[in-house]
Amino acid sequence: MSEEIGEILVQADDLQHRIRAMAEEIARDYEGKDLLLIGVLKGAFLFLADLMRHLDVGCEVDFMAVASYGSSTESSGVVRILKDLDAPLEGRHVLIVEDIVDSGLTLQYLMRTLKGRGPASLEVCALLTKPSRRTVELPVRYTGFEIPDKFAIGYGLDYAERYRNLPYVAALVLTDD
Ligand SMILES: O=P(O)(O)OC[C@H]1O[C@H](OP(=O)(O)OP(=O)(O)O)[C@H](O)[C@@H]1O
Ligand code: HPA
Ligand SMILES: [Mg+2]
Repeated sequence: MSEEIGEILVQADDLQHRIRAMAEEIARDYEGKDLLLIGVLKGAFLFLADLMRHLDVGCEVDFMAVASYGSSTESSGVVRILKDLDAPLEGRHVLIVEDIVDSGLTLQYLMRTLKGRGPASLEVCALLTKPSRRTVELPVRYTGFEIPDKFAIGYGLDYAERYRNLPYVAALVLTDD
């Protein structure tokens, strides 16, 4: 099997433009609130960094690492926590920051787990959404771009841990040799 970078799904400029607009909307909504951003590693690290840079409102950040894809383009269906949060969520206004909502299984797991910890509010901000692949419907308050049913790489998203460093989002092309 050989792999290559296929068509660009979201250009680097468009990513930055949209992320700035998302940050402005979030800042308006959370004015005067105790906002805690939760970055979902590894995929969300670039998006979170760019989003936070433009967020003109007091906030804190924490991280969780979860994985369910491994070296496949399909979810294993089993979401594992690799790193948990450092601090409790009780009474905090929590915003989960994700790179992509695909099947929705990761987010379902995170929402269930974090809701149980008593946050004052719990919302989701996802850079990408792939609605055609959704198996569980969940409310995503802030969404960057809707993408087609293609495995996306770049800007934090990986295939077998590679391609996270691309400044744009592209489709992965796998070919049988
Ligand atoms: O909606 P889903 O089908 O659950 O897919 C979305 C999740 O899958 C990816 O994580 P992955 O398990 O690849 O871990 P990674 O972020 O470390 O790459 C991605 O970063 C999301 O967290
Ligand atoms: O399209 C995708 N690309 C990379 N990682 C992912 N995790 C869920 N969907 C994807
Ligand atoms: Mg991955």
